[in-house]
Amino acid sequence: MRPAARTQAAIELLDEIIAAARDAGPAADKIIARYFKDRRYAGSKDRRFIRDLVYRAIRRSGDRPESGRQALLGLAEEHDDILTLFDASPHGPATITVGEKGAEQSAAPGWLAGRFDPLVDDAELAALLARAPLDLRVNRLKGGRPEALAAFPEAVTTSLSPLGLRLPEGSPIEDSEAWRSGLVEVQDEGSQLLSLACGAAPGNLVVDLCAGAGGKTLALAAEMENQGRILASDVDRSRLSRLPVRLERAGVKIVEARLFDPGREREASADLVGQADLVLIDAPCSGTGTWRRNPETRWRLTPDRLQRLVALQARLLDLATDLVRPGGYLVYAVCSVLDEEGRGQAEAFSCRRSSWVSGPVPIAGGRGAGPGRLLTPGHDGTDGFFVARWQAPC
Ligand SMILES: C[S@@+](CC[C@H](N)C(=O)[O-])C[C@H]1O[C@@H](n2cnc3c(N)ncnc32)[C@H](O)[C@@H]1O
Repeated sequence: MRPAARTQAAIELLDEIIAAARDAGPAADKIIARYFKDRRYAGSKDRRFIRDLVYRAIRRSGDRPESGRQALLGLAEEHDDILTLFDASPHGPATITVGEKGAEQSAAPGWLAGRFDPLVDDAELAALLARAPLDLRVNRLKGGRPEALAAFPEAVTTSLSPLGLRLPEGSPIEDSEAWRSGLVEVQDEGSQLLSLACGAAPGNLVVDLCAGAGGKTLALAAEMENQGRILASDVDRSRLSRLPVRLERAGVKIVEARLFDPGREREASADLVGQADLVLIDAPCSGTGTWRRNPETRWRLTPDRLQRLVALQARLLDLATDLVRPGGYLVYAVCSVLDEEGRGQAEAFSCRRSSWVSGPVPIAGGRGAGPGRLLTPGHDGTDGFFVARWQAPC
């Protein structure tokens, strides 16, 4: 493909990604994969070039642009080599008309101004939009870091998680014997730290309330040395259905999956009231801490959606207090760097439940943020996470 045709392809893809963000459609990586599946004529260099252009344009615009052309034009205004490709050549984009303007450059949507945790400054916002590395967690049930390092000689060990390896973005992990045998799982170093901060021990009864496809569940089971019981619940059938195959690969035998009806979680967990040594709420959230992996999610979030998420998080916190045994622990986490989902949510909980003692979060990294800790890409090299831990009154 000629460079101008690649630019037009990037514009078309951006149009689809913008529409999907507005209408709750598929994620950008899925749209890109489908686009190339339907266009076999695009070679690997074309794909790399187009993909890179698309993601540069996405990262550059905090607010959702009106069109793919506007998004790319914004990038072109800063890069003459892209500007010259708006040349109206066959399959290329039309020339720029007088007064036509590119999208504004910004890190975050304008409406989020003032809503970040106070620790998130401009440097952190920039770090949230840098490219993320690929992190692996070594599964203690299958081996140690030395065996995993032997399988991935190009990897380096992570500095905060004792179980982590770091590889360049896009390394093909799922082709490796180490992944197929369950020795390693793909998991950001921040998620690894969060699982370790739960302090789960062999023999515990643990409720992983928002288990999804089980990323933290697997890490908790390894910490528990496959002894005890984990109840992994979620309201999303398709996410939860991905759990059994992951459990099998990781050699985990102590997990029971339970699908909740949204709004009827209390009935579905009645047998666990006052029983759990630990309840982990890896709560649904804005995902602002993972922008470096999914930068287009900035275009999906709305004030309404955020408000609903904050209310759901508070409801899940209150539900979880019923399940924890006297003296047991409640851990609340979000992959968000917004005050109202992290520090603010935890402070509100501490006020509502003053007999619950907020304790230090045993985590090798992050900075104190109210009753919890905040991990951020600039300070810690991880995705952004807030985590807090309370002990139930005896
Ligand atoms: C951040 S994700 C969890 C990720 C997962 N723990 C992991 O490590 O891969 C949040 C999850 O909360 C689930 N969720 C949303 N509402 C819920 C509810 N009312 N009860 C339980 N889970 C819920 C979502 O379906 C989603 O899977």
